[in-house]
Amino acid sequence: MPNPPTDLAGHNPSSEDIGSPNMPYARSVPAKPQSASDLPRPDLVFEKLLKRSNTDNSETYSGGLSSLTFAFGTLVIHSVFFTDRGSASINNKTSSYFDLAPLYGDLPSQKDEIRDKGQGRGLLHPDCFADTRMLFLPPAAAVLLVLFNRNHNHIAQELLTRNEKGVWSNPPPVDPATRTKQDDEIFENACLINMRHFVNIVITDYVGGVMGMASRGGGWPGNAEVLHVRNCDTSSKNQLSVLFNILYRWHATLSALDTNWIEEALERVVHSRDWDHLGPTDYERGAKNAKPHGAVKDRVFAGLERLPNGHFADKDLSEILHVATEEPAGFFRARGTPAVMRCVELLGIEQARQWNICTLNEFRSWLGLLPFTSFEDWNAAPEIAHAARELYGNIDRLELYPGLHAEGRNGDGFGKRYPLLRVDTMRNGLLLDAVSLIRGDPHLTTYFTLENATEWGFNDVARDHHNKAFGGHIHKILKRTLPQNFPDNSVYTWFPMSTPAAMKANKHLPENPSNPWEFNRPTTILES
Ligand code: HEM
Repeated sequence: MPNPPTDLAGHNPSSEDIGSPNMPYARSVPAKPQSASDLPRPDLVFEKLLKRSNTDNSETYSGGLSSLTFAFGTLVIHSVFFTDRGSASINNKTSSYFDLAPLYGDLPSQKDEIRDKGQGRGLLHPDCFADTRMLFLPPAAAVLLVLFNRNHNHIAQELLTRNEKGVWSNPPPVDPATRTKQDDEIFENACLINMRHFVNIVITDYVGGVMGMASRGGGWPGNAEVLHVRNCDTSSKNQLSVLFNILYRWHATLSALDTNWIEEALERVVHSRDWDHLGPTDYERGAKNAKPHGAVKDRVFAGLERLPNGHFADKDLSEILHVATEEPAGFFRARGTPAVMRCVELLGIEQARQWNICTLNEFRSWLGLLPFTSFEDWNAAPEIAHAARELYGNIDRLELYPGLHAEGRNGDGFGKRYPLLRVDTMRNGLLLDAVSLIRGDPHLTTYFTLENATEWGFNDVARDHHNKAFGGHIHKILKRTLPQNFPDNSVYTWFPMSTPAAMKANKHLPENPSNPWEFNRPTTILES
């Protein structure tokens, strides 16, 4: 069903392919043509506005968010962005839906590789995922995908065992055609339920955390009415825009540990640590050297080995997640992007120029925010405002890319109306986009029927607004897929997107006298 289903593609006859893979990105804000010669050199923009300074202490910025937050974030963005830079038109190789494409893939051939079709049970091969990009990110992201693989298989097994409609056979039919049909049906239904778990985490633990509500456990932002100021269609489909592709390049959020990881990974493929001089061509060279090998189901990452049954050891996966939970994330800020990301950032700045996207102030106007009237209005730090003025001269010329990623952290006029969310351009954009994507996704409405998701599936994804995590959802996946390593009284289980240190200091954490909170790293309950 994901990516989207064939029948979904016909849902709105006026826009048949909207949201499908291999479509051009949309453009939400028209831009006036700008000549690249009028713009500052990308390397200067990076150097003066974006590059993390040596004295920067990233952990002071994120308000207790853990690096696992942004490992999950990479699943979110890789679900909806896969720019084909080789294409003359602006192609997005993946769909515009939170459909777990990094797990399932977009193309039928990718799905064929990850599915264990022969069993007729709708299963995936154990502990693998389709998107090779995830192999080149810090390993917590790959581990989270492995957990969604396990969750898929758990769901598929439940669907077949319960067989609510009584149309499947267990053991599966011997006749090849009937067996294939059964396998496809269970697979599609399990995908739909798995996606819903993913989206539940997006709208609770993740967006809530990024919006600055981590100390209360996140939750769907209470002021979603801000979205009524802009078109936020609840009925049709999604088409991602170039602007949000630029907005989500959250490389300033990388933790110190993630930064070390990517430094070592890049050094292995480009044989240099001269980050200040590595550019897009070095990145291309490195990407060629980093091609993954072997069948999807056999691939490994982070030096892990597969057990004879094809799984990774639970304790190995858990350790990676526990470490990512302990590691403080960075956050959006000027001069916060690690130097090692220079080559990727230059690509991003150049990409934005090729797309001829709007300026920061044009984007703000489109969002319903007052345009900034000075560089100080945009970033109150004198050295940042001064550097931007030297590069751009006039605040109305400030490009969207550095405008978003080097913006200060004070709210503007819109922020005053909604002070609790400390809304700035980034958070307004994020909130608008996330809510639109979810409201406009038929997988979560039109297609999430009893027929497709089953009664068990409906109950399985139901959110518990009063649980220990203030309505968060990620604990459900952790406890289900790594039951020995995520105990019920651990903050690692219920609040993995906040560091244990932040949770210990959190005055809002409800007391639990019968089973007191444990803030230390969980030890394996039983050897897995
Ligand atoms: C160490 C961690 C990370 C590494 C090594 C990394 C690396 C990269 C690379 C190599 C690209 C492709 C550049 C290009 O082809 O033009 C990219 C693009 C991107 N990154 Fe990251 N990234 C990391 C973390 C993140 C995080 C945490 C986020 C946001 C949550 C993020 C958001 C994006 C987005 C939105 C794009 C554009 C994707 C596309 O257009 O297909 N990245 N990143």
